[in-house]
Amino acid sequence: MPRGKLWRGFCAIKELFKKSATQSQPDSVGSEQEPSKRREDSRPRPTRSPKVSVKKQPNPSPNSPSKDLESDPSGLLPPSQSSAPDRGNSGHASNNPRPLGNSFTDTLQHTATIPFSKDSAHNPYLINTGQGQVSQRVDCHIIPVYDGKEPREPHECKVDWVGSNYFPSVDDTALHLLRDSHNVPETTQLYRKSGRCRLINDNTHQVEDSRIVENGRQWAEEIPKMVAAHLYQNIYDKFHLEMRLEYSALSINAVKGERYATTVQKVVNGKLVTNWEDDEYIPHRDLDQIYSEGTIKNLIDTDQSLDKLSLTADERVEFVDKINLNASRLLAICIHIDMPLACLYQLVKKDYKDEDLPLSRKKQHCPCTEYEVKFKNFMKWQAAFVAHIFVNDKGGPKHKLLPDDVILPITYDKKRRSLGKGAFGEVYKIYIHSDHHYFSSYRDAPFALKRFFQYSRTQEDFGKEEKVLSALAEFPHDHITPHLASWTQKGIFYVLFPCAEMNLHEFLRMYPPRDLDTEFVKWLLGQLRGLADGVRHIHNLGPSRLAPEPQSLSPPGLRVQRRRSGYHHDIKPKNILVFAKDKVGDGDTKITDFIFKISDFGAAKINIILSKSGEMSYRSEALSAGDPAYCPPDYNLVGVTSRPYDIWSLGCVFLEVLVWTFDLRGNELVDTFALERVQGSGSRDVVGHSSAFWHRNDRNKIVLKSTVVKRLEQLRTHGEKQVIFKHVVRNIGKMLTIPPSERVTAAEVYNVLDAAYMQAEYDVRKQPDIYQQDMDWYRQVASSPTTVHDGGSRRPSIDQRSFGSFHARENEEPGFPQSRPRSLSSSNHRSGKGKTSLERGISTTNSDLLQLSPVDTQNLPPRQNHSRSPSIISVSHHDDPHATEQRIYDAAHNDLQEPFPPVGSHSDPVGREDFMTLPFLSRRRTGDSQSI
Ligand SMILES: Nc1ncnc2c1ncn2[C@@H]1O[C@H](COP(=O)(O)OP(=O)(O)OP(=O)(O)O)[C@@H](O)[C@H]1O
Repeated sequence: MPRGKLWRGFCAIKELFKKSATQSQPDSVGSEQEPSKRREDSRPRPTRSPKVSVKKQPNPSPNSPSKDLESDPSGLLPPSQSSAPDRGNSGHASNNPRPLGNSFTDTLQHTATIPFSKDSAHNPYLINTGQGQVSQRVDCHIIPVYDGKEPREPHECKVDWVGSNYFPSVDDTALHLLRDSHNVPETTQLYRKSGRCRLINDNTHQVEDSRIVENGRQWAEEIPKMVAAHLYQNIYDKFHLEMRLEYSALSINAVKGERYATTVQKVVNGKLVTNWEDDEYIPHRDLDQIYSEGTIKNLIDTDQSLDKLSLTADERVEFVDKINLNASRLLAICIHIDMPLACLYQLVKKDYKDEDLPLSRKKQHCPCTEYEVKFKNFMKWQAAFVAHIFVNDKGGPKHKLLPDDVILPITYDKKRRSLGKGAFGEVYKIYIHSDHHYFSSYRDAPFALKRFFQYSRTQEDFGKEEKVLSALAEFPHDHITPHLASWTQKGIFYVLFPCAEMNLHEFLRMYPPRDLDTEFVKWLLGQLRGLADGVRHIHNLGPSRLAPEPQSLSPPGLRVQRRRSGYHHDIKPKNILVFAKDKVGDGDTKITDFIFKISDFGAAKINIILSKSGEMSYRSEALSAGDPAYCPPDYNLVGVTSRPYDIWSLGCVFLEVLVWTFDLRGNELVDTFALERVQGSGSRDVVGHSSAFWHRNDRNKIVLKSTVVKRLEQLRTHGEKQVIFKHVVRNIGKMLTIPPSERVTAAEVYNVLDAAYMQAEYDVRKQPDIYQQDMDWYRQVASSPTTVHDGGSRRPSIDQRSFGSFHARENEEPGFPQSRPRSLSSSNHRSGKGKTSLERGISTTNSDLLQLSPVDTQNLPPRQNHSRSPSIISVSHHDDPHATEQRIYDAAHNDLQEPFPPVGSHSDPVGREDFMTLPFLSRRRTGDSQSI
């Protein structure tokens, strides 16, 4: 869902919310519990002010030192009660209904009568949208965590999701629950280490959203967004929020006869953590907690060296204030190394602050000669107090050059340190201390860290990958692995990613395929569609050929045009990572909980090609070093390679996924398909291409290997009774077109899969087990735009061509694993009457046969010239942010030949709305096949 739309929708609610009449403030958290729950919960209720009003927030527990977090200097907290937006005055729907439209508020109006929560009928806390009501009180489960221990059952209550800041109440409740369940004495200070809010759909039991919510400001910002997003998408589904708050304990108890500074030192030592390089550091939240205002004052008051300075009372107060404000880290280091605070006083006087840490070793910083020896210790320990904090840079991660002595709060995963090695580096499973990153609401989640090898070309290799990742970070995509950070330290390059469960290569070997039930079919098509969209996204990065960059960007005097083309060039199962969706509970992850994401942009390029005007081609200059098995014959055919390269590789991946889906692998332990490709290589094969999907046959022609054609045929047989799969298989055939210029584009692949997905949604709605049964009915409701354009003059798809040619010439290899149709009653047998387009394609006309022939390297067909129909394309310009998102209409000004249609648009003049309404049935009646 577009974020803008969502936000506009949410703003609409707020706007309406403001207009409604006022109503009383809700009681404290849990006040609206159902009676049964109230009875069950016999634990003592947390002591809190009886009315939690927005104006006067309840005081968090006296021991909760989170005042700083609660304060809202940004002013983002909702206004106080007096200025709070008006609420619905009556809690009843308005008698003044407006006609339904498309807006978010209309959607809400539409659902006004739907019980939003069990008690909404009697709920006075309803947001009056003008036409209907939505409850502002939602169910919330509070899970307080202490020492890594969670309660067996969450505490259930109700919270206000819009208009008032409930965070202090939630925090207060969690703290009281903790003290009760863990018997934490009142003298022990509990403080919040992290907070996470998940929105869980009660109907689907899926986690819809998960965000960091650990203070009032984040509550006010994030909770309304989460709830509004849910309402916008699933207004009929009940949901609840789950607040997980993690706490730690701290007590600085003065010991008789011990210096206060020594007591504080001991507390700090107890919190020290060791990182991956055996360096010790103190997590920054612990440090903040220890060095509270009280501790700072006590330390200064009890330091004897300051007495010698004969400070006035005002000077002392000023010193304490400065330390509180911006020098608590400097104080902490001094206390840790037993440095007299008189030295710190001089440092602060010279305007040293925490932000200057770590102090450079090149400069002499010590302000007093008598402390120079001790100051060496200061320099040694300073890094432990300012371990690196990973933050989310605005506009995507920015590469950082970290000084050698900066401590990274990283630890290796004990079980599986290395996730694998690539050509450029090794990938490790690591953890970042939860106080030191904001990358995920799961603070303890693992990450994958790629450490580049050190050799002469490292900088170049890293720079290339980093550049592509940065370009992608500006435009994130659900099916592309994002990078979270990158840095260089001690001459080594690092890139940080979220950690996947495995890669697709491992997944296909580890998981047996499932029956083609509703959930699985939709998941499978969703993943294939997502990957196609990911490739389309990469290909879209950079101005299209139709959009020459402004002339001013070219070097003056040079008739040069700069263009970009994005490509990946190393798509293969090992470079598609499999991530697990966030789930409720600890059960096993189901296949359908996995998400496929493209990764490894080592060979990719958001390429700027400089060429003489008019000399542009759709290709880059040289062959990338992709995996030979998934490499197309392009370079051998035309000596160059570009975006069609990715389509071929993706076609190979899709074929492997479908071979797995229909269990055509033969033997699960050995990759039979890969083995057959090696065995089926022609004598003229280029070394290293033996497991590729193509080869040069005895007549020196580049063709698909017969095992590939055989698999496509087997899949086609399966697809006969499960029509959407027929389309998917045909699509793969088109992706494996030998001449690159005739290969389908990523947009076209996406369209076919999108239509297949829509069709599947329709099919399973009509008959949930449709793909496990022989189909006794079929009505096609969705098809990609290209089908429409086919009309009567469509040319045969590549599967027809390759099947035709291979049937005629290369059907000689025996020993393919027997296909096992799923739940199909020997569907492979068909009479001539029920022939498919594929079969008809085999005995086709002469002109078709011309295209059916495998490609003759010496006699390549001319490149296809696509029509230049009007199209809207988006241009991304990463060197010049001002030019980003420039929209260019029409190709009218473009004098260049367009070898393939602009990505994301169709050369087909028929729009998407039209194709949905076209009479497919009548075409079926005429017996016309529906090749895509
Ligand atoms: N984010 C990640 N989570 C989990 N595993 C990963 C992640 N990124 C990479 N890996 C694994 O680490 C291994 C090495 O990855 P890398 O991208 O460096 O090289 P590669 O793709 O195997 O080889 P090459 O870069 O030479 O093509 C791969 O097996 C990959 O599955």
